[in-house]
Parts: sequence; C-alpha cells; structure tokens
Amino acid sequence: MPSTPIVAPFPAARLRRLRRTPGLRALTAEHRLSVENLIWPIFVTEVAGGEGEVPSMPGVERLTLDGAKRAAERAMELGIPAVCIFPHSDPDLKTEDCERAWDPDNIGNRAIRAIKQVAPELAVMTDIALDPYNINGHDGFVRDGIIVNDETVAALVRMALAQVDAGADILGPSDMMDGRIAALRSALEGAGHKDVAILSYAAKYASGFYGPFRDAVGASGRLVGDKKTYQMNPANREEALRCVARDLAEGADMVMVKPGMPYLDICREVKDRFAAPTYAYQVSGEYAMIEGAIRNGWLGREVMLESLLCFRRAGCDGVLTYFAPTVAELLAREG
Ligand SMILES: NCc1[nH]cc(CCC(=O)O)c1CC(=O)O
Repeated sequence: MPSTPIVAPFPAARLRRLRRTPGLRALTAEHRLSVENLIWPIFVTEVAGGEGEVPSMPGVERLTLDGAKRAAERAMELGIPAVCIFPHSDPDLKTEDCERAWDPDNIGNRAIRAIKQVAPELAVMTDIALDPYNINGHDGFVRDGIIVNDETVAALVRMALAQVDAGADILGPSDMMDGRIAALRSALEGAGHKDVAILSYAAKYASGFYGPFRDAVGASGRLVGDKKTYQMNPANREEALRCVARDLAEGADMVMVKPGMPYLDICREVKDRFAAPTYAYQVSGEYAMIEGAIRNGWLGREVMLESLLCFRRAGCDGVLTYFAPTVAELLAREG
C-alpha cells in the first residue's frame, strides 16, 4: 500500500529545509546510482579493420578480441559487475540459415572465452538473437517473408548452449519470439547448466532508438523491413506486463525493459507488480542523443548521471549503458 505523504501547512513545512546543503541533500536522497548497478555492453569485431569508433555512437568503439580483454580488465578494476557482448560479424559469412549463430568459434563465443581467460570473475552476459549472423538482419529465420517463431526458438536454444559452453554467466534473449524462455530453461536444465541465469528482454519495443546499434553491428543496411511483427508496439503498456509475467513464469531470473528513458513508466510498473530483478537498457539512440548533445555543448555532462539515476528512481536494479566505464570512473572519483 502506498503511504500518504503528510505535509504540514506552510510555514511549519518548508520543503527547502532539507535541500539547503550537500550534506542534508545526501542524507535525504532516496536513490543512488553506484557502479554495481551497471552492465557494460561492448561490441567485438572479427572484421579486419572493423575496430574503432562507431560514427553514430561517438566515444564507443568496436573492439578486437584483445580490446575486449582490455575492456574486461578495465571493468574489473572499476568494479563494473558485468559486460554484455555484441558481435560485429563478418558480413560475407551471414546466411539465411544463420548456422554461425551456434558455432562454438563464432566471434561472440570467442570473446566470451577471451574475457573469461583474463577476468574469470566478471559476469559475462550474451545476446541471444539471430541478427548478427542473419543475411537479412532479422532476429529470427525469415521463411517466405515471415519471421517464423518455433523454428527460430530451436535455433536460439542451440545458440545459447554454445554460449554457455564458452563460459557465459547470463543469457540475454533479445529476440522476442514466443516460448523462448521456457525452451531455454528446459534445455539448460537438461544439459546440467543449473546455474546459468536468464535476463530476458521481456518488454522490448520496436524502437527507432536502436538505429546506432544497428550501425555498430553492421546490420543497418541489411535489415529487410522492420521488427514490428515480434518487438512490441510502443503504444502498449498492458502487453508489457503480460510479457514480463510470462517470461518470469517460464523461468527468467531477471527481466529487462528496453529502450530505457522513454519507457520509465514501464520500468516502474514492472518493478511494482512483479518485484523481480528489473533492468533497463539505455539503448544506442539514447546514448547518441545524450553524448551528441554533450559534445555539441548543448547539454552539460551532468545529464549522463542524471539519466542513469532516474532508472534507479523508476525501480530498476541496474542499467545496461554504454556510459558504464565513464560513469564508473566518475563515481570512483566522487568517492
Ligand atoms: N537483437 C538485437 C539487439 N540486441 C540489442 C539491440 C539494441 C541495443 C541498442 O540499441 O543499444 C538489438 C537491436 C535490435 O533489436 O534491432
């Protein structure tokens, strides 16, 4: 039950009293952002010359395997608990049947192993969806122009098991097929992987804010059509709650709302209704907006921390954010 705030009449109550000094403000802060709340998404490339800054995400780089190892070491030093790997795969090896998605030696799986070598304690999260290996850029198989569900789920399970064999700690199904959480959970149990966590992209909307990400992974030019037959309509709220309820019932350990900032209402509602570990993804377009405005001098750097603190206020336990290393450094300096 929400409590009823009691406010004495003015001047008995002057709400500014508790805002007067930094100490008073700190004492009465309801929410805090700390490095433990951050998951750092990184792009790892297998393409010769593919490394370097992503033009639509200034400050974010595609990394080589060595670069990924260095990022993992940096995450450990900074106290960031988890990284999430996104592959930038060789475009010439993408096919309709996406067989590289479950190749033990695909770039995503090689990155998991490389990171585990140098930072065994760092939690490694993966992305489960066929798009990095799909010639048409979709998260599922396209058959006669339709993104097919059940056949895709079977492939996602194979993809996931290869990621687990490579050392993944947290699986991140981002595909929005129906039934994938149950299928993943039963395959994990069946293979004896009792302790692998699933962070479901439960309420993932069909969003224009993913544009820069698709540049980063080289999917922009390839995507045929859009993802609206599987990702959610931004108009919908009740459907998000049904998605989260369903994924938790099927065995997800944690749930995600994505994108983040335009969907804070959904974050709050998911946390209140289900009281489960809840995460938001501050996606590439949000990063680009904020970082772009900062670099142009249109906004001050403080909006970075403000944007992330607001996820905590909205009920999120953590945030996937490209700002993770920068924020971690800032928080460490502020002590
Ligand atoms: N399944 C792919 C995937 N996993 C995470 C993102 C977006 C992340 C971002 O924009 O930062 C996407 C893109 C998409 O659904 O098209």
